[in-house]
Amino acid sequence: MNSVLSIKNLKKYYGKIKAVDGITFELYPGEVVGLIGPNGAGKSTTLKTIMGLLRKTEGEIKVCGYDYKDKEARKKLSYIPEIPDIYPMLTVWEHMKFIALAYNLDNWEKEALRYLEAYDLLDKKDELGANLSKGMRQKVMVICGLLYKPEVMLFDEPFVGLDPKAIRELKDTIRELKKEGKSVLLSTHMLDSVQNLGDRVLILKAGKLIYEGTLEEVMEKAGPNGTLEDLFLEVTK
Ligand SMILES: Nc1ncnc2c1ncn2[C@@H]1O[C@H](COP(=O)(O)OP(=O)(O)OP(=O)(O)O)[C@@H](O)[C@H]1O
Repeated sequence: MNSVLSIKNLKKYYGKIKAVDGITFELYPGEVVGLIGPNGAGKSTTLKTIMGLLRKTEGEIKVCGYDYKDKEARKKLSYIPEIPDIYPMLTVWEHMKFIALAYNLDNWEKEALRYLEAYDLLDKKDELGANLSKGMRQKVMVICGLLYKPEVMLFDEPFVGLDPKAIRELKDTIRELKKEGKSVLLSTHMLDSVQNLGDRVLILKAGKLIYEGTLEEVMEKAGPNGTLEDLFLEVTK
């Protein structure tokens, strides 16, 4: 099976700081992969570099076989940042319209309404971005990221700041994406969510990939009654 995301020897240095220091991994269709690691391990930098928001120092990034800077690659990727960054002077609905225009979407309205309802945002449809709470902004970003049906979704700490119902909704959304054969790279400190949703785990520390394994391998390594948290603490100590 061809990978939808292929990262080879990726490096991102900020001056002397080796935030990402030569990591290699692939993501396959229908996979949910947890990208975990201690604070400062390089998770956000990895995601931002894949998105082209930061210039890589070295390495190769391919999305569905295209170089990550190619227009085709951009259509197949979406990224939900840790800090939601939406347009203050556009309404929630205008954000969706903007995405529909940018990605040439037809008949997107019904789906947008379905997501707004699922994420309890229907009553904020005509509210300006500036007037939304942090969690609401995050939900708008999630919906915008879903609307154009990318092959790979990159989530940076998606559960922080969401209310319990929205967390449940987002977990269901990730499961739906997986069923549709889409792939998710999930960077989070919430290890139980990776244990519940993930197929595979990548553990980063100081810019290096120090562990890679399927959830089954993780559970085997963690031993009886062991958890991903146990393995994480063991390999990162
Ligand atoms: N803009 C920047 N300039 C210089 N150094 C940076 C910058 N952004 C991040 N770093 C450094 O790069 C390293 C990786 O940071 P990054 O934010 O990618 O880690 P992270 O794994 O996402 O951490 P956290 O779990 O705390 O969010 C850290 O040493 C951090 O101090």
